[in-house]
Amino acid sequence: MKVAVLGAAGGIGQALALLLKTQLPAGSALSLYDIAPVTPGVAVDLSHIPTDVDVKGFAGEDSSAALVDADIVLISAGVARKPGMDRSDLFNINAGIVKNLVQKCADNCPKALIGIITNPVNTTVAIAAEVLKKAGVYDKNRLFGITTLDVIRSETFIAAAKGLNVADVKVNVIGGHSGVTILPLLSQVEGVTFTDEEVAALTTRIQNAGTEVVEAKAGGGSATLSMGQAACRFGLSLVRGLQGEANVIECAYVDGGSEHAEFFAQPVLLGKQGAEKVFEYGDVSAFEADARDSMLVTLKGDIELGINFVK
Ligand SMILES: NC(=O)C1=CN([C@@H]2O[C@H](COP(=O)(O)OP(=O)(O)OC[C@H]3O[C@@H](n4cnc5c(N)ncnc54)[C@H](O)[C@@H]3O)[C@@H](O)[C@H]2O)C=CC1
Ligand SMILES: O=C([O-])CC(=O)C(=O)O
Repeated sequence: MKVAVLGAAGGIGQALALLLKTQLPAGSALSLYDIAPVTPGVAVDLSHIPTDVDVKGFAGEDSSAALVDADIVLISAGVARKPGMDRSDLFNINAGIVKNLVQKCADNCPKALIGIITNPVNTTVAIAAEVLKKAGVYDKNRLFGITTLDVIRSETFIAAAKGLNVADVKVNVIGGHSGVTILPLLSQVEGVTFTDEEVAALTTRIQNAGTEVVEAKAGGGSATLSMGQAACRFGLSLVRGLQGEANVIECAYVDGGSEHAEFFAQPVLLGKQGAEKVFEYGDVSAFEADARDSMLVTLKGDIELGINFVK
């Protein structure tokens, strides 16, 4: 199994690379690429950790060498938010970065599963799909926007609010990955009930959790460590699916035939072909139905922006 991380010298990339070095199955290869010249050094540093995962690092303008024979590519290359910015403010820089890197994936590892972390995810995934379509290698089952951070935040905040063991809390988060497009389905969480006030407060906290970190870091960037953990969880789920494990299910932002939008985050069964099945997200409360319906203008606009950027 070969996993490539693009943006590997960054805050997310280094945390993710460390977690993968220690958690990928024995015999795996970890391929680190970043435009920053430090990247081969990050690989040397990690290579001293005694696990049976081979690490190589690549720097410079061309990511090709890092991508050959990759089974999975996780992309966190790009710029992060500072206080006062929305994720959409990152579009001008990150759109071009994702477009170029996904073109390299099309050229060097067209069958790889691609997970996009770079913001604005609602738009960068649409960009990735258009690039792959133009290259004639698009397979909707192999492209994912990684929304796992919204899931782990929801699990954490719900457990804390209700005094639950966090390992027992399971929650679907649907929609997209910014502001109102992040919708945790609190009504489906088993063994617990919420008042209307709790639903409103928890939903808002989960939707603004990225901003909570951006403000706390005071100009020093956005979530990197929790995102490294989230991307590792999702990446390892992709690995488990590729290896044929049954019942590997994660929420992800996919082109899964949603009635709501061309890309929509919902539960996905992961397998040997990537997304084997996209599940219905089930019954929702009146509050959630209203939140879902009113996010769609924003979400569809974000997607349109990505499609037009490539066309
Ligand atoms: N999907 C999600 O839930 C989350 C997404 N993010 C996003 O992830 C991205 C990365 O965040 P951080 O790691 O904190 O940023 P960072 O600034 O620490 O790292 C970004 C890395 O990308 C590299 N890079 C820039 N242009 C590149 C190119 N053309 N090719 C290869 N590498 C390039 C930089 O050299 C840097 O090492 C941001 O867009 C951020 O908004 C952040 C948190 C959560
Ligand atoms: O908020 C940001 O800019 C980074 C991000 O996507 C998150 O933490 O959810």
